Amino acid sequence: MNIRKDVLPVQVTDLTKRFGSFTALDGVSFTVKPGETVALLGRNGAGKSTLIGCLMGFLVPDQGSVDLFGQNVLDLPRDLRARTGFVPQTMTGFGAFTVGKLIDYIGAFYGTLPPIDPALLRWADLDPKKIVKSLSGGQRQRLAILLAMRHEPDFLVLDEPVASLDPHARRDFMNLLGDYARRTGASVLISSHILSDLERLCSRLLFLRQGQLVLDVPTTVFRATTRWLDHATPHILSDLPFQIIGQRETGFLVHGWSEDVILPEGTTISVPDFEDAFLEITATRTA
Ligand SMILES: Nc1ncnc2c1ncn2[C@@H]1O[C@H](COP(=O)(O)OP(=O)(O)OP(=O)(O)O)[C@@H](O)[C@H]1O
Repeated sequence: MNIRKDVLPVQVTDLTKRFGSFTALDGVSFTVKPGETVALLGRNGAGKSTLIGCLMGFLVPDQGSVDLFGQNVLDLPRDLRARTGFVPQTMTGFGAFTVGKLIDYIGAFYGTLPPIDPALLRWADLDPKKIVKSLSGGQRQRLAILLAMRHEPDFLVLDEPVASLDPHARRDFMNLLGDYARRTGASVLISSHILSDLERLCSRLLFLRQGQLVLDVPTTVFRATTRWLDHATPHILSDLPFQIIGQRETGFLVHGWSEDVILPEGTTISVPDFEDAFLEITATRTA
């Protein structure tokens, strides 16, 4: 299948999803370009899995739309759907299959496939004769990843894929994922609470807070322009031409900082730790 490279793999427009009277996603818009690795960040309940459900077409939006490869995900033709891959938070079902039989069974849906990437097989380290229901949580997670990646999708979505992996498997997987994206030019969207992994792997960061996309930024720009600005009288910093994304008693966490902007005398500038920045950006404040 030839995917037109000038078509955006993902275009999300004004996406809103409600469960009863509760709004889980509120007017979310963003795009993913070919080859981008995008981190989906947010606290528990921020709406990450709901967004992923809408991206994959499992959930129907109340408003707005999701286009994959230029077509609405809810009417995605089979050949385009086959260019996507999805790793769920937990893999359920298929308990009676052996690992080998399940890999063949799922693979058959994609027609004739080349042999599985040896690096992926080595990393998954699964015994093909084992029964799926006898796998440990981490082994099951590796199987879910193998099944989602074996057909080399152009758009791979991973919903907290490393939660049950040990640190070795996790580190190796993040390297494998980076290699995969570079080798194939695929786009990847991944949610995880392991912030250091995301900061290392991803070229773009999406921060969700209470269903709203509060920041969408390339990782390099985030690193270069996110700063703590502190001052003995902090309120004099609030009119600066930067986006305020957090605050503390002595000052503000800002995005869009540039050394070209002259700051009030006595301002201290410091680089935030990624976890501190995450905590600020995703904090729920009552006004
Ligand atoms: N089917 C549903 N019915 C009602 N509420 C739901 C449903 N699915 C999700 N929600 C609510 O929507 C909000 C967002 O849930 P979601 O699972 O998307 O969060 P998340 O960011 O993935 O969280 P976590 O980090 O804990 O996985 C939560 O408040 C959740 O309770």
